[in-house]
Amino acid sequence: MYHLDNISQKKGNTQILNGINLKIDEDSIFAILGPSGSGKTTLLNILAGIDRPTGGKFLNEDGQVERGIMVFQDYRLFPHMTVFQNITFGLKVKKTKGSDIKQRAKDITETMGISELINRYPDELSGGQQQRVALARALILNPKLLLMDEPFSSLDEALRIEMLDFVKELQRKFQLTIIFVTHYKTEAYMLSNKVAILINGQIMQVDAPKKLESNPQNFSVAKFLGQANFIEGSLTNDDFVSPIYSGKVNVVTEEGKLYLPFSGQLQLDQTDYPAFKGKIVEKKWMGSNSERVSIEIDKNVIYCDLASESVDENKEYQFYFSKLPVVF
Ligand SMILES: Nc1ncnc2c1ncn2[C@@H]1O[C@H](COP(=O)(O)OP(=O)(O)OP(=O)(O)O)[C@@H](O)[C@H]1O
Repeated sequence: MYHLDNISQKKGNTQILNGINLKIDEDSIFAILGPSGSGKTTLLNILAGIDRPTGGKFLNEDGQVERGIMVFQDYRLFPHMTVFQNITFGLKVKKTKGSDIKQRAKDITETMGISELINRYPDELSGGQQQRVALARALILNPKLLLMDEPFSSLDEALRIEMLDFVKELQRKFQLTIIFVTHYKTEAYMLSNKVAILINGQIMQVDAPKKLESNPQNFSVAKFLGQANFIEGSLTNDDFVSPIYSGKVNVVTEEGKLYLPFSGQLQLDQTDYPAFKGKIVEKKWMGSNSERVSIEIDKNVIYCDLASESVDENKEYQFYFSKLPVVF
């Protein structure tokens, strides 16, 4: 088990990381998911020993300070070196015997499927090939802990999925611990059954993907995961009043209108949870079996996910919540 023990980072007046505590199982993939600017790279730089935190420690099971080997988002291959020279650079620095270097380079290039590229220079490689070389350069050092900073974000969707499968295979083959940082939730969900959400330099929630989707712990997690829904309403004596919910709650204001954020999903089939009648004003297909809909109800609008693709705009329906909606 690796321990991130209260890690903080401050640069100038900016508090970038705020007391990060995490426990990471060995021989597994742990995903850290967060929006751009949330502090993901700052955290990995600390875990790699590239940067020193202003507070806290990164420790291994024995309580010793730990550091991992980094695979960067922009590959960072040496442009004037061939693939072979790039991959073996770290071993040369360690003064490994020439015959060992050759054997290990042969093994790792075969594993990575890049044997035929060893005499090429980085600018003669595609992005996917460059990232394989960058991974080979890290793996040849036999790391126990690999840190991957959005390594596939510049690859196309199909290649990204192929590479994620490959990372899983490598993890099993080398029994690695991998900390994988990304802003794509599908990447995090594909790789790991434990995902930490990092927002504004703080860990907001650590859970299995399904739990994150069904029970985002607060509004910022729900919003980042695209799970935040809104009901339009008004304030009467400090109480938020809307056609389907009223009470003392935290509201958000946008363009002069008041909204109550909540998590939940609607469906057309009857449930035991709250129901209401409304007219679909607009729908947007989200690429799965649901639509993002705006529904007009008593002149107020509710924005929510609907688990159905068979609705028409400007028509009235009876909507049911799939589970009890959670207001934040
Ligand atoms: N040296 C620095 N001085 C001041 N602020 C910094 C410094 N380095 C980073 N930051 C700020 O810290 C925040 C986190 O940056 P970081 O690069 O860690 O985020 P990230 O989650 O990796 O983002 P991205 O996904 O866009 O790479 C940003 O707001 C950034 O502007």
